[in-house]
Amino acid sequence: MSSQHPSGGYGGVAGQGGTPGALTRLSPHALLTPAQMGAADRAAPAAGAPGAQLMEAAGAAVARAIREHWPPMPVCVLCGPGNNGGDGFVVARLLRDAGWPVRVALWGERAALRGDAARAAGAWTGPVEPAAPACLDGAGLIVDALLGAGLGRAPAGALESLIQAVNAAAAPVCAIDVPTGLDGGSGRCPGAVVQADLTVTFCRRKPGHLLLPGRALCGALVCADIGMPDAALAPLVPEAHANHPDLWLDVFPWPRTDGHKYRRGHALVVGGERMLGASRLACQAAARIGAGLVTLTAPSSAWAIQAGALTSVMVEALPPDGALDQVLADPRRNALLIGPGLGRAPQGRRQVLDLLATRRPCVLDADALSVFADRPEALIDALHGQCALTPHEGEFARLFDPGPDAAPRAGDGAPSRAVGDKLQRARAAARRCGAVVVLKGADTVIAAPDGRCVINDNAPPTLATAGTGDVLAGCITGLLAAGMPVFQAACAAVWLHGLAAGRLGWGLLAEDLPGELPGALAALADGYGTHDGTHLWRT
Ligand SMILES: NC(=O)C1=CN([C@@H]2O[C@H](COP(=O)(O)OP(=O)(O)OC[C@H]3O[C@@H](n4cnc5c(N)ncnc54)[C@H](O)[C@@H]3O)[C@@H](O)[C@H]2O)[C@@H](O)CC1
Ligand SMILES: [K+]
Repeated sequence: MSSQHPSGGYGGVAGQGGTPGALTRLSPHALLTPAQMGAADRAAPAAGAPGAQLMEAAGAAVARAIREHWPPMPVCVLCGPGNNGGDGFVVARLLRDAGWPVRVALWGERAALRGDAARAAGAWTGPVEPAAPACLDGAGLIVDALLGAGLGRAPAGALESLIQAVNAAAAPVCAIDVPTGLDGGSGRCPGAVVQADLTVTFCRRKPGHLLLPGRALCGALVCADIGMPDAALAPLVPEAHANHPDLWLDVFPWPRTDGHKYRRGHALVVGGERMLGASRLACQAAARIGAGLVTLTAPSSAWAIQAGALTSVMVEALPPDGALDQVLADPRRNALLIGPGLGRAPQGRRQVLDLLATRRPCVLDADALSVFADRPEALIDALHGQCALTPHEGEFARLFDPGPDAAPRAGDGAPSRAVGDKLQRARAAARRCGAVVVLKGADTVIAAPDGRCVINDNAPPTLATAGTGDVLAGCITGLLAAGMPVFQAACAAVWLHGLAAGRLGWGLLAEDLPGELPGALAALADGYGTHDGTHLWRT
């Protein structure tokens, strides 16, 4: 942590700046890839949980979730050739035992079923039809047990037609593990894919349950404990974590009873000449979330407007050349933000580099990124480990996907184009630039240069409105000012931003969000995660 942070203010905080304890392998927020879950499956018998036992538990969890979601009705269970199909046979048996009318259809040859799936099919004593669209006639509910974690290629031929028939049917769909056709690792689908209303997965979620379009294809998501032994999970290094207070609450900068405003930090926001509201939104968010003081700089042409519109935020005019040396002279201004409302004026690039040269914690957003679109390496070379970049996909592409015509740079050592799914792209970008990358969207990914990756899933779609990104940038800056390490500050800000938006509901405007942060903070203090909130106000 930078020496310019208010220090020692958050007694009892462990692991500041390092990997927090909650990012452990057995955390319920860990996300495992399909390959890792397969490895756990293979290790489970030696650790005391035979495959048949896990499959029975998986089927029971799905049957329970179905009974909780829907009243008894005719069910068609579509089973595939692997263990996902095996889970389907268990579900069919348990629902029938509970009195539901159940029809089972198998995609593939019964004789080709192997191992636990063959055993589960053997325990189903009813008829098994060949899977075809006609099987869905009269179904009140469809259970998709066609393919799970084993998706190897895009569904084609009769399987593709079956998926299309499932999606065309009026009946709701419960998918086992993942909707068939979804790649659980990436959240992408190479071809036809089932649209589910409920997805029941096991043990740990996969990145594809949180990343789009996967998250939308799953419908409601349940992750069931099926008794996977810890010993089978312990060797796995999670691909990523789902954002949750457990990941960062231990370094959250709650105000101290003996604190004062300078101890809570001083955020400096560099504003531009136009889009004046953007920098004001960022300032208000920084102040609401925990900075003790916030100062906004404004070109002299905008000073009177900004000063007239802000009350607790201080506004300082910049000289005509936009030089920042005066406003940066006070080292107590310990967290910096540039980008919201910056515009594309030529001095913006200089201002960004001047902020970075201080080596203080710094957030770069919007135009602070776009002004480097023609020469991303000028920015990337200047970044340091106390920085967070908050690009949306367009800004990210301008910096990290310069396009097929971009010449490879000698001695770069890294690919010039970010490739792969959102997780891989954010992680590669963070590694390449040595800063935290917050790749925004409905499935925001927060990546650190050391490989830590978090996917956020609490952001409601109502956040897709002008100015909410400015608020987010301000939230991160405010938490940095108050002393939070940059990766955790980014995760916490994204989560609180989503929570505040969720609390506001329909019709939110960006300017509503700062005012909702106190409520979101109170909810956090009140026991989100594993804390009961009572011990958070420390002396
Ligand atoms: N991970 C766990 O903890 C547990 C997993 N179980 C289940 O086991 C499943 C994984 O089982 P499997 O590895 O057998 O995987 P699947 O059940 O997804 O089946 C894979 C089979 O489908 C074929 N296949 C893949 N893509 C295809 C395509 N596009 N077109 C045609 N065929 C295709 C493969 O060649 C393979 O034969 C999980 O999804 C889950 O439902 C449970 O039974 C028990 C516990
Ligand atoms: K499935």
